[in-house]
Amino acid sequence: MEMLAKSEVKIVAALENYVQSVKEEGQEAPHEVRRFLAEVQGKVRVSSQEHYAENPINAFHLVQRFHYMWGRMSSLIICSKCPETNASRDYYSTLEAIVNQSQVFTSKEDVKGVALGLLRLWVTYKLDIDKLIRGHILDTETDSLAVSDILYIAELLNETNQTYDTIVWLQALLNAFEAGKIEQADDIKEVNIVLRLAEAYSSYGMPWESINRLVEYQMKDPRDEGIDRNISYYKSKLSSIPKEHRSKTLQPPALYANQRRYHAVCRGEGERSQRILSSLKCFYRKTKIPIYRVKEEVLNYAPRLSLFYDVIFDSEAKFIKEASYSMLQRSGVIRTDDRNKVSDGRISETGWHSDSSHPFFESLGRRVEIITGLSTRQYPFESHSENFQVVNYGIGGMYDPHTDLFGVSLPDLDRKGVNPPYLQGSGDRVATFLFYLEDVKAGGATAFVNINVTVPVVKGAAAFWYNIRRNGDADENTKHAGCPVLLGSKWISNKWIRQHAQVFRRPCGKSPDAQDGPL
Ligand SMILES: O=C(O)CCC(=O)C(=O)O
Ligand SMILES: [Fe+2]
Repeated sequence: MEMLAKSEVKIVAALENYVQSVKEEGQEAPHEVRRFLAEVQGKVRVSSQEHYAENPINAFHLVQRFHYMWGRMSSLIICSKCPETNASRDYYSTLEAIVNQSQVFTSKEDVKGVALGLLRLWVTYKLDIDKLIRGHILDTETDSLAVSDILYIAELLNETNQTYDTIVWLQALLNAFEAGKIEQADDIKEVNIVLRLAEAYSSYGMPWESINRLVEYQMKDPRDEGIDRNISYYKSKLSSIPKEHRSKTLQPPALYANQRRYHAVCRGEGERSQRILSSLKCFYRKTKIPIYRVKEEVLNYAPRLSLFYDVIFDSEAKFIKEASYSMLQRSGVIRTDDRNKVSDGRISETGWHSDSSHPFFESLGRRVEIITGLSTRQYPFESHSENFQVVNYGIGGMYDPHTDLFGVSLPDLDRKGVNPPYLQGSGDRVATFLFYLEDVKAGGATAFVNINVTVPVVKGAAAFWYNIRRNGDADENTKHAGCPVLLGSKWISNKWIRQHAQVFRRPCGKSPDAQDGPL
């Protein structure tokens, strides 16, 4: 069943309230608004604020639909200036206020954002383009992309000079179009696609392929006279290319090695030596409480990286999500020159909870202490850990490779006001404890890119690692990423543990390479 996006839910609810209040005053809202509400009636409303689109195509369509809806709303507002309307000015100014208050403006940038998300998923997970455009993603099926969606994506690629990818998308569209495997649109004919493809081949430096495509099309539809003109145009382009330079073939763009590796680790294809793999273990780890042991799977030894299973109940994960919905905001990344900046390298929403905000968070902080043997106590100054961070990633949401350390002197950070008072003097983020609150259907792993380790998203489990080596150096091998979510919605919560208070709990090692063993 079709669903309404969270922002749609907000605006529809606001409009319904308004129509109701107008009715109570014995008046009627304008026809356009009533028709609009009738259209969305009967669609499922999601009650939560969660990113809930099921898959990238669904996400794309939702954002587009909302963008369209916003367009209609704004035209209603503009109509307050239309003399022929019989609704009162008052009505429209209220409508304008509703729209402004609900902050539901969905811009062209948002549409572009979901298209880029779809492309990110295509590249990272090497999705089969023919299946993708027809709505087959892994073993799931959804609507196919509309012809206009694919042309939009191809244009986006073209604008950013990604000509190889433009050709791949247009060719896939043409194939699906010819095979009748995609719903055809009245206003887009096969010839439009062929002409765009010819243009893309020519900018790639292969005008002979432009000619081939046009000739193929001409054989099917010899009546189209414009095609001849286009063929002559590309022939003249071809004549300017010396014969010895006509052997070019389509080559996927070479990715930087680190990007290739990031993608491979996200797909779970990071390679590790047998020596390392055979040293890994699962066991019950002793904790500070003699009768409580925790299931630990060591995923890597240097740096020590573990996954602890069954460390948070489903009901607790639900509690965290519910406590966070209303505070979720687009995540930032800390920059020393600026406080907290939204970045294209981190696409998710975040909320924060101090341990003292609720007895549950207090007890969860204690749980992290019991399992890790480190202190997470929070004080007005020099706290041992940060507030719990809760993050929700929607489809395509991700966090590019980074280390959790600040990488600058902390007094600098304090001076710039990035470190809140309760953390000043606390030291850097010696360790990260990261709970997975939900399973993800596909994608979304935490990828340790330098050591080729893929930490799967396992509901109820938590990943744990030290960001600083036992000799005090930053450990670059803890560089990690939140891989793009392919299907589902990813929820995590993490506790960053600060360095200074752990001086006796995790003392310096005897050698710079001293490893972290079991407690
Ligand atoms: O989403 C993930 O798996 C990793 C999150 C992360 O690295 C962070 O929040 O610092
Ligand atoms: Fe991180």
